[in-house]
Amino acid sequence: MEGALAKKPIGPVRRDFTPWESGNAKPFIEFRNVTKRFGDFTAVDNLSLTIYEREFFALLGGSGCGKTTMMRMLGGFEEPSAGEIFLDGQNLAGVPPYRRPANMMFQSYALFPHMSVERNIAFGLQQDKLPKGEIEARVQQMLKLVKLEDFAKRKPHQLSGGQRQRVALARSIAKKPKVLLLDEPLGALDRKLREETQFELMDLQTELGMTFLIVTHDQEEAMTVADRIAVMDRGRIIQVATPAEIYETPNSRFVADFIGSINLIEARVASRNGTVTRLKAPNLEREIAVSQPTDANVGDTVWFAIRPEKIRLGFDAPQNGTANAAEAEIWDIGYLGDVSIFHAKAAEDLILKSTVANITRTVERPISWEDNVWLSWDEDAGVILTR
Ligand SMILES: Nc1ncnc2c1ncn2[C@@H]1O[C@H](COP(=O)(O)OP(=O)(O)OP(=O)(O)O)[C@@H](O)[C@H]1O
Repeated sequence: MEGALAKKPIGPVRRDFTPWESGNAKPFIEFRNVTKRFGDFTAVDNLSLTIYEREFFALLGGSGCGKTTMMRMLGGFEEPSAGEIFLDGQNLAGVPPYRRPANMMFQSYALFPHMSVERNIAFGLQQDKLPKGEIEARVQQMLKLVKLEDFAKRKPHQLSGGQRQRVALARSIAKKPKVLLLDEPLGALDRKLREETQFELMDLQTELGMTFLIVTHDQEEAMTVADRIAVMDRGRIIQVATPAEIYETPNSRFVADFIGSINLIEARVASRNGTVTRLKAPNLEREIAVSQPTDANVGDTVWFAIRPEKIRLGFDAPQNGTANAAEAEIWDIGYLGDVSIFHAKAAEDLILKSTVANITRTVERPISWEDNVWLSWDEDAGVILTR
């Protein structure tokens, strides 16, 4: 096992990691038409999903969308009402949690308060009756992995929240399960520690070569740690894709709106010619040109979605050649330090958000309230959504 823990160059390894694109990669975890009902309430609705070995996969969605239920079914704490779940080729139906090659780290950590850090980590290994020497070696290895060697003798109440979280993590990977299930694992940490720990989790996952499934309602967290994200809504998966695909090419208004900030403009298809689709928004003077073919027909209602950082803002009319531009009046400004968010009124009932990076400390003539400005964006800056 020592070999598997050797430090690998993380970046390049992950960049090449795209088994979902390969037609012949073997699925590792598979949900096949899984439904879960509680009484007459459907928490998970006929859902199918494939996760690959060594993948860091995130289930992302608002409260009550069914993500924890998905994870609990995989862990064996709930049985599906219909459908099947496979793990490493094995149908999990009827297999109790302790016999599944998956371990769950719970939101509350559930550490034993009266036991020291090292005994907490050793607990599951003792239950499995591993030889004493092996348990000791494994505990030392885990303490080192989560950087808690100096805290081995402490009790949980003598630790910070972040340290407790690392003990729980060490305990859940000590048995070297094939899959680690993480239910909002960083929920109790403050923002800064949370961000640091996200990177630690990623390093750990690469080092261990395990498959991680994380449940979170925090989109930034999912974007940071995951190879792929499933965005869920009311028991269904709306989109499964890499963080960049989810962000740049959301498949619906729901996903576009759920991840990050977005401008959504309702429009009709005015013309299409294979490579460029032109849209007419009722309250915008100029048509919007989008370098994206669409299934929608001329006259259909669609939505043009564009991220605020892709809309340029300036006093001068854009140079010839910029297809998309609109005059607007500054309505509101939010100064966040690193960026400023401008709300610009481009038409009656149409306020567009534009995020501008504050790359210098002082600006000769800052854009201010009620200023008349030009908004502009490239043809490939936004996407057309049909649902
Ligand atoms: N044991 C249960 N009995 C009845 N309803 C349940 C049970 N467990 C979950 N539910 C319901 O199923 C739905 C999905 O629950 P789930 O815990 O999967 O949501 P979630 O997406 O993880 O939300 P959160 O982020 O709030 O934890 C919720 O409406 C919840 O009330």
